Amino acid sequence: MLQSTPFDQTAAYKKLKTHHKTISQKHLKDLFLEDPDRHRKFSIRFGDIVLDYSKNRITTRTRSYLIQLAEECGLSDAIEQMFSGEKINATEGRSVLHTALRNRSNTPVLVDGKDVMPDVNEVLAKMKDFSNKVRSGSWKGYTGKEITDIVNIGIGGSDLGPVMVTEALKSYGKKGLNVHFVSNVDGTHIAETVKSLNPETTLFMIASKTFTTQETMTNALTARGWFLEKAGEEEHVKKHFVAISTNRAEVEKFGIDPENMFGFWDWVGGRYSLWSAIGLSIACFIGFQNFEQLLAGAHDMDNHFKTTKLERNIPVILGLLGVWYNNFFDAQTHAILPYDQYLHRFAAYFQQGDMESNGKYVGRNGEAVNYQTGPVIWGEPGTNGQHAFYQLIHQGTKVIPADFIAPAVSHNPIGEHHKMLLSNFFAQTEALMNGKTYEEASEELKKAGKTQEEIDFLTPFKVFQGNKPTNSFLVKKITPKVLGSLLAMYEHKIFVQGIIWNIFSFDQWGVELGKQLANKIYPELQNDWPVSNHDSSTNGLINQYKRWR
Ligand SMILES: O=P(O)(O)OC[C@H]1O[C@@H](O)[C@@H](O)[C@@H](O)[C@@H]1O
Repeated sequence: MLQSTPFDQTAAYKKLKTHHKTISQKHLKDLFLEDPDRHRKFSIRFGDIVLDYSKNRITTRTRSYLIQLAEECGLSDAIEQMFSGEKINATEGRSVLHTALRNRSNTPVLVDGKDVMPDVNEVLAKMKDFSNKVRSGSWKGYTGKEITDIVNIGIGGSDLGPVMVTEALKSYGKKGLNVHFVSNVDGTHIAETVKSLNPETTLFMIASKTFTTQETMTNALTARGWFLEKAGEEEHVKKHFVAISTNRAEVEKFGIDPENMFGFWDWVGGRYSLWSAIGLSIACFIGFQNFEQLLAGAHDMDNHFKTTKLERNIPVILGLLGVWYNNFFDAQTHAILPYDQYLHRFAAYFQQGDMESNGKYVGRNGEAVNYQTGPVIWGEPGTNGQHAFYQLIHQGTKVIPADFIAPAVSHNPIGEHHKMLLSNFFAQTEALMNGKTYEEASEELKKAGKTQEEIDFLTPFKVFQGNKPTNSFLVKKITPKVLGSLLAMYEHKIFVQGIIWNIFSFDQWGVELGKQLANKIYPELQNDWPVSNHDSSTNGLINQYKRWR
């Protein structure tokens, strides 16, 4: 479990430190001139996905030191431990088995000596049956009408995955069946969502691993009230409310028929749960067969991660590149930039995936680490990002490693759109790598007819230093299977980094303090008396709120 040698005291770390001095002096452009074979050397094909990582500030030597680092940090054993159900989520005493949820081979996976696969398959069968009924119209609302709208009520891991996947696979969605997502405790979210809905044809999915999350329970109660206002009878609730949870007792307490409960288990982390019953809204929207394809794509990536040697292992390479920039180039962030409108929630999804997993300063030995851990993840789809924040990536002062993702084939091949989109995808990584020299910039100005004075003034602003690292993922098409593989790929990348940094990636204690304090403040907001028990800032803000409301 614990690393024998901390990450920053390994032999590989020391080598990388020295090596970094050489590499940081080199321009990516020169690395390409020195070795025209970089694309072949630094790309990996995985089914319908090609990863080209040649536009990174690395040589084959960097890669071999990074692989050595992974070996010294015990990565191969750690992978084995995760897949075999060891309780690697030590602070919660749990196994980490989202891989079992998509274990299409059905080989036994043991938790405390018990094979979890029969339970996994039982829930999948229930999801299949239910989604088929909803899609075929045989599941009827209380007035005998078909379901036209599904509202998933959940937050964090019980929301972000289904939102992202139903958006990403919208073109596979059933016509006439709409999915909506309510997460924020801000009443606006539920109010705006139900505004246009008819209770007779609306199905609520209350998705919460714990079934105690304040936001979700509050929204669920409001939804129930809205429904009963029209439906009247309590008994109608069972046709319009299902629960997805690990907590049967709380589900029953809420008044949802246990028949309508879809279970999962404590060994599924919230942010890794879209593969479980939490994916029910996905299965209903895109159909169970497509949901199975999503699982199959993830399973393929799991096998790749488990069995491929580190040097050709996509999540391992991605994880190590991230460590290279994070810990040697002092990069603070990592951008995810999909050139696909359907993937517009992809970066937001991995904000939780990555930042809740690796945003930790305490090492596995309980002591503060003295190096940087998880990066800030951010991003928006291209080309929108180009017209917003790429300025900073191209000419800012920060190192921003970025992942570019694009499909070769569009679901909407209209006119020249896709060729234009892809020309931007290819152009950006090329521009980020090569930049534009002073000479090139001034030559351009000259050609544009500028005077020498203008050229001298303007040229510095037109220079692009280049040397900006990127990964390119070119996929054939965003199908359920390809998406499943991409998601599992990033999940495992996060795992790799957690192992290197020697932190526990599968707990999330950092979300608790704010919740605790909100629970303390909530009763204080019940009356108009000024408060004085907090610091002056918090008191001041609460009291101003009380004056204004
Ligand atoms: O699914 P439930 O239990 O409602 O939790 C929803 C979310 O809550 C947050 O506080 C985090 O812990 C997330 O990891 C989790 O996904």
